[in-house]
Amino acid sequence: MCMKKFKGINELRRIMSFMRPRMLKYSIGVIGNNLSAALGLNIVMAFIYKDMVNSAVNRDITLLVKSIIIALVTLTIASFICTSLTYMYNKCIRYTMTEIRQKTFFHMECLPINQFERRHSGDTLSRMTNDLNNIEYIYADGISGMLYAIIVGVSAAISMFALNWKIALYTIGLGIITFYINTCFANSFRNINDKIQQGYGKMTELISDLFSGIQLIKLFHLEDLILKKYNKSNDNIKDLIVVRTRKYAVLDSINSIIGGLSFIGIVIIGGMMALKKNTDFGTVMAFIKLQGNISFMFFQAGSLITEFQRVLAGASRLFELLDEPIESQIENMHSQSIGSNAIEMRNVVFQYSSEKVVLNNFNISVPINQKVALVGSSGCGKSTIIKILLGFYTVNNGSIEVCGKSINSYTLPELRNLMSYVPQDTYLFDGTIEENIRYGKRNASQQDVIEAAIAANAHEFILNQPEGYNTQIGERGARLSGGQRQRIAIARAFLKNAPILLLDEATSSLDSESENQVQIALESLMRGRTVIVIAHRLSTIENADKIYVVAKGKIVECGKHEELINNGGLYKKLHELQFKNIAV
Ligand SMILES: Nc1ncnc2c1ncn2[C@@H]1O[C@H](COP(=O)(O)OP(=O)(O)OP(=O)(O)O)[C@@H](O)[C@H]1O
Repeated sequence: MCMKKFKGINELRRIMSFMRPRMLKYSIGVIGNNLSAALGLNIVMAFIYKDMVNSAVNRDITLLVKSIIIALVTLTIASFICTSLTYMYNKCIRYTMTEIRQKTFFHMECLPINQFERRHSGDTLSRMTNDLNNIEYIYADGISGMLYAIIVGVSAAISMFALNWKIALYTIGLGIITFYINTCFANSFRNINDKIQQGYGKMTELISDLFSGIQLIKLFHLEDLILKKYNKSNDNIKDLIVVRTRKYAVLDSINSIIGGLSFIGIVIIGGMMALKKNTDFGTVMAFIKLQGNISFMFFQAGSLITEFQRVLAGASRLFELLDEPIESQIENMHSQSIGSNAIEMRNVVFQYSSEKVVLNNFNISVPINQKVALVGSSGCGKSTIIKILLGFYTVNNGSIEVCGKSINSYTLPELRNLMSYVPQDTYLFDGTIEENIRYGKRNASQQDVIEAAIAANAHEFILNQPEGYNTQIGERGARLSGGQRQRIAIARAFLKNAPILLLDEATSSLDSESENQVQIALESLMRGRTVIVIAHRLSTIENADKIYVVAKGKIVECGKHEELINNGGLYKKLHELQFKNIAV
């Protein structure tokens, strides 16, 4: 049987669960509105129709006036009720959709970093916009349309049985066939809609790549290649929609043929009855109207099920996001201190996925207020250490202490409050310079913001901007130079004033003037704090209290700059390599 494996029932249940807080109002609105529309504007009208035809046939003016008055009163009352109740349930829909958006956004904020790395931002964007917005269809047209069809159809069927049960059986029989055929198509529509929604997700990925990589596209003349990918994705959606349209066309023709058969049958049966004087002409007209309503119910219910499948395909993609587990931290029962260092990592083992161990029995100690540098070749695991300390990932084995306590004994906000992180590629939000600095401490006074900017060597360039601290910096701070963005990030860290500073040096991408400005700001930020710096230029860490050299996820050397040079190991090699590159 086609109905036995109706896909999407769980998604439908879940969509309705969002409406729970205002279910009563929504139900009254939808049911009341459809009852008055279906009964007032349809069924009563069928009977009035009958009286009007009979009054014309029998030249009965009193019956005509009576039916006109009833029609006017019914129409006025039903329209008034419908408008008020439509407003009522639409308000419920607005509030519920707003809540779903809030919930989704908040959930995304709470997801661990690796979930963001797993999926393309374009695809996520498509789920959070297209797929989410489509849910509104269920609340508005879907449920309401289905209810309207059922009320109109059932009340028409009852009225028809009251008038003539044989005609009623004939019409309902054909209606059931229509409904059955429509539901047979439902799962195949769902499968195709799943593919179309995935296709839209892929297309949004390509659009998002166009924005993020436009410079690269132009630089390497990738226009053709990217366009080809876009066209492929676009064509794929077109092909799927053509297939869906073809199926719709087949279904529509079947529906129309059955609708036609139903109508012709009524005309023949009703006409013969009228000729044999078994019924009056008005009743035959009422039959025709009621038959339309019954056919409408089965047709509408069937086509709504296929339309539901389009929306539910998107909803299931949204629910996939909402079902991803949020960032969590397992409370460590043995959080007793094992040292007085600001940071201590012991025998840490970590891997992103099952294939490759990134940190393998990794050990470092960072005493309070000391500056420790991590060096090593690309991909050896330096940034991973920072991500672990920030609580973005949990380790597979070993222990980590921060300020004398196990990392697991902190909540994530507590842990992150202890640290400022200045990454290589600073992210700035669209907004003003002041807003961007203030993210370091949201309740900071304007004076605090200015002082942080002065300390970060940024005050002067900020004052030279068209609107000073109120200057809009554009998406990702596009209207600022790399060095300026970096100094705003440093000002943010000053304002946060955390005792531990994690620094991923970004000096390599800056010119010497900018590098100098940023270096001055960083030196000042590092003063009086515990610092872990990932050094890309070894010249900047010659004065570090300790340098750890990382290779293959392990510490292979450690000491001060001179000691490591004298040891003649990996550090010396890296140093010579860099020196040679600069000399060239
Ligand atoms: N999100 C991730 N998922 C899976 N593997 C990752 C992820 N991030 C990094 N890696 C892998 O982990 C290893 C260490 O990467 P990491 O970014 O820590 O290196 P790094 O020393 O900071 O390199 P670089 O100096 O080039 O920035 C690399 O082999 C990298 O491919």
